[in-house]
Amino acid sequence: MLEGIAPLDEEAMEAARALQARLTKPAGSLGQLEELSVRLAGLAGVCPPPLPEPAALAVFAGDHGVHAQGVTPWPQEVTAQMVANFLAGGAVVNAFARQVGASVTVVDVGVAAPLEAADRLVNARVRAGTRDMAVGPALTRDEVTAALEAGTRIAFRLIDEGAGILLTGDMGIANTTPSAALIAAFTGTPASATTGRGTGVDDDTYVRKVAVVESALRLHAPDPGDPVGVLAAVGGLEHAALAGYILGAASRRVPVILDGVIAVSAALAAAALAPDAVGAMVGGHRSSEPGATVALRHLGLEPLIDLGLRLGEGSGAVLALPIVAAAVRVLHEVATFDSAGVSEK
Ligand SMILES: Cc1cc2ncn([C@H]3O[C@H](COP(=O)(O)O)[C@@H](O)[C@H]3O)c2cc1C
Ligand SMILES: O=C(O)c1cccnc1
Repeated sequence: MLEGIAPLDEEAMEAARALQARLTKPAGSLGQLEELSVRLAGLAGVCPPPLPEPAALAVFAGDHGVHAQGVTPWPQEVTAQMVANFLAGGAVVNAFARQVGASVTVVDVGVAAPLEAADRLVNARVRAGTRDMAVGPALTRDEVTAALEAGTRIAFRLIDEGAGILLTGDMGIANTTPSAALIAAFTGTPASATTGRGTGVDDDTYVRKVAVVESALRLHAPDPGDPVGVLAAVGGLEHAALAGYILGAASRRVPVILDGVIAVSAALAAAALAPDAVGAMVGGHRSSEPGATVALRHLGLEPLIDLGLRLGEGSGAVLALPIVAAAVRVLHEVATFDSAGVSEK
């Protein structure tokens, strides 16, 4: 599964840096986009790298036993109801995806309620939701492996169908709680700094949520050197599948735009399994969930946009897509000082 996950190609990056320096603009004037274009050249092993199109987004859906601890005001059945909404094209991520021409595939990796079969719904259910991490491990190691493999399989399928870039999406009521636990476990940050208000919990629920994350970390003492063990103790099925999806993209050397706190917590697991996978990751946006910033910093990723979003579904990743495409298009289309006859300073 990890075949092909290797460092960025230095020669292609050097070529991209040299090309950036010859384009008709002051050096460095495209800020973060220049470094991004260099990284994408390194990932593709060629300068310029291919335009990142078409774009394919997968929404991984799963439920959470820790819902029983009262960490979110929303009933669990909203996960399945939102899956139906994604399939009908009525969710925010569908509107955003239409805006940029990205496809949306929905993957049931662990929804608790029954779902009706539908086009663009992939049934990869490992189990009907996780166990309650406040009481015991959320998953077995075998269940984590099955979800990782499901995520990788989806990435390979989308790439085989022609996708030039993948985007992460998630749906799972209560999933900001395991996200906070994963970020704390992988970065060694206290739960109070990685836990946020998710869908917008009130003060009492927030205090309880932090306590639930803290006590789960005490109970399991997850070892960040054992990423499968961390996912089993305090993760979710969509987190494991997202980690596998990211690794799948990295192994095919296709960029993957990360969405919010759920995606970046899964990205920490992917990076712990294969550190070079970070080369394929693009930080789409800075979620207002505090754990997202902790995770992005740990991964060394600077997010492209910061709009105060805290939705998930892949919404922030989709909004970042045109910026990623523009960064690459510059290398394809902008004239050089020589070719355009523009004087240098
Ligand atoms: C209607 C609705 C649509 C959503 N779309 C994404 N989420 C987001 O919110 C949930 C996580 O927040 P918490 O941990 O506080 O439950 C996830 O399902 C996430 O994808 C939604 C949540 C709701 C309610
Ligand atoms: O950062 C996210 O993606 C997020 C934040 C709150 C709720 N759901 C998702």
